[in-house]
Amino acid sequence: MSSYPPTLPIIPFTQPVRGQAPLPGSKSITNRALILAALSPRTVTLRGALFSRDTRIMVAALRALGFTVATDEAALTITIEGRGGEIPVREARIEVGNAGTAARFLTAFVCLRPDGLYHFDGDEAMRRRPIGALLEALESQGARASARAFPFTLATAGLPGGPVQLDASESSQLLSALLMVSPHARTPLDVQLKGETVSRPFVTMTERMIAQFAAQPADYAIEGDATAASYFATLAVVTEGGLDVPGLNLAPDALQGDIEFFRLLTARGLIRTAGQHVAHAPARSGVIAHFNDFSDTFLSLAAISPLLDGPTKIVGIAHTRKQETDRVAGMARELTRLGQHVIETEDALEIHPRPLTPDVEIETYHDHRFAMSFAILGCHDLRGDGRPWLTIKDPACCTKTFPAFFDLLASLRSGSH
Ligand SMILES: O=C(O)C1=C[C@@H](OP(=O)(O)O)[C@@H](O)[C@H](O)C1
Ligand SMILES: C=C(OP(=O)(O)O)C(=O)O
Repeated sequence: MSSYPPTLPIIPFTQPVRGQAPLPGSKSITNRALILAALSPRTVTLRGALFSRDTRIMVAALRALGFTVATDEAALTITIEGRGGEIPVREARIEVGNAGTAARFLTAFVCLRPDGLYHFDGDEAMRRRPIGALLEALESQGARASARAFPFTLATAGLPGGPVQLDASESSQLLSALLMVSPHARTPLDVQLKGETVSRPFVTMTERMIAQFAAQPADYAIEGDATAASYFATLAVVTEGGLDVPGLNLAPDALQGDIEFFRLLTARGLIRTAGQHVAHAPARSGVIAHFNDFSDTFLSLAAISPLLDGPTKIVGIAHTRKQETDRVAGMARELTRLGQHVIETEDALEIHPRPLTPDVEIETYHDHRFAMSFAILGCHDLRGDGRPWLTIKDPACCTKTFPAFFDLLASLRSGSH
């Protein structure tokens, strides 16, 4: 969609979905690869990269820091001249928007410069997201931050390395940020964790990508985005169809922990997969599951829970209250407006299906995942006549990670009818 309307009524599918939904590149892998390529001693070309608001923010920040970055959106490539741990520009303004990866990874990254001065800011929502624990860890290494939240100015002093304490109980990205710069500190960092780290598979992704980049590749291929893929799994369930999802990597060695969503829905009998084909399966019972390891996908399930038989219970999601928005509260509010009975606790949501209330405008709270997950619910033909019954406010927020989402949904709909 080249220009997005302020609100978008979702036209239901009157036929089961079929066709192809090619995935955009993974946001998490693209933004890690950009940092790791910048740290590499050579030039690296990323292939199958994501072009979205979050990755453009990362590219713009690296350019502001003096890196040469060439993008080719048609070819989905980004070429970056690595500087082996050097940060070329001494003073820069870094705008992180609402990209958690850019915010955390860049904050640690600039600290490699022994004499830098970097002015960070982000969207209104970013000013409430956790960064203080990372700044504390970096200060223990000699950096000085003007505040414990965005906006702040960071005076950097290089990283001596050695023991550093970190609390990653609000976001694993704080830990990933330190791990990626660690090999470039004067001695490696020895991160001592305080509290329980959330979203652990993202830390494993970081460790595996650091190992991959240690081999100094000239080319690096980015997997399709597994979180984005979750919307096509739920679309198959909602429309009782099946589709090909090129770019989906369900192999056990996939880098993205969010493929666990596919294992969960398969185990509960809601979908079946064969290679990159995803189809609905006959079961319709509600799902009870712990989502801490793959919490970006909890919204995909919660949004379609009104169509399942029996309650859905999603546990382990307290940390998502500090993401793009308070996702637990926002989900509870929108599902309640749709007529559902929702029990919200600090760490969990329990949704008891009730008849859906039509003609609701879904509030998306500047959160791409609200827009995309509720759009899939709207694909359900509630009245049986193909007329829209659910409207998404601010559909443009999907550009954070998946600019083509609504176009792809429209082409799947026309291709299925
Ligand atoms: O490291 C990453 O790429 C991410 C880690 C997770 O965040 P938290 O660690 O903040 O939960 C996840 O929700 C986010 O979309 C991407
Ligand atoms: C939590 C998310 O993003 P971020 O990278 O900004 O943390 C997300 O994409 O769901």
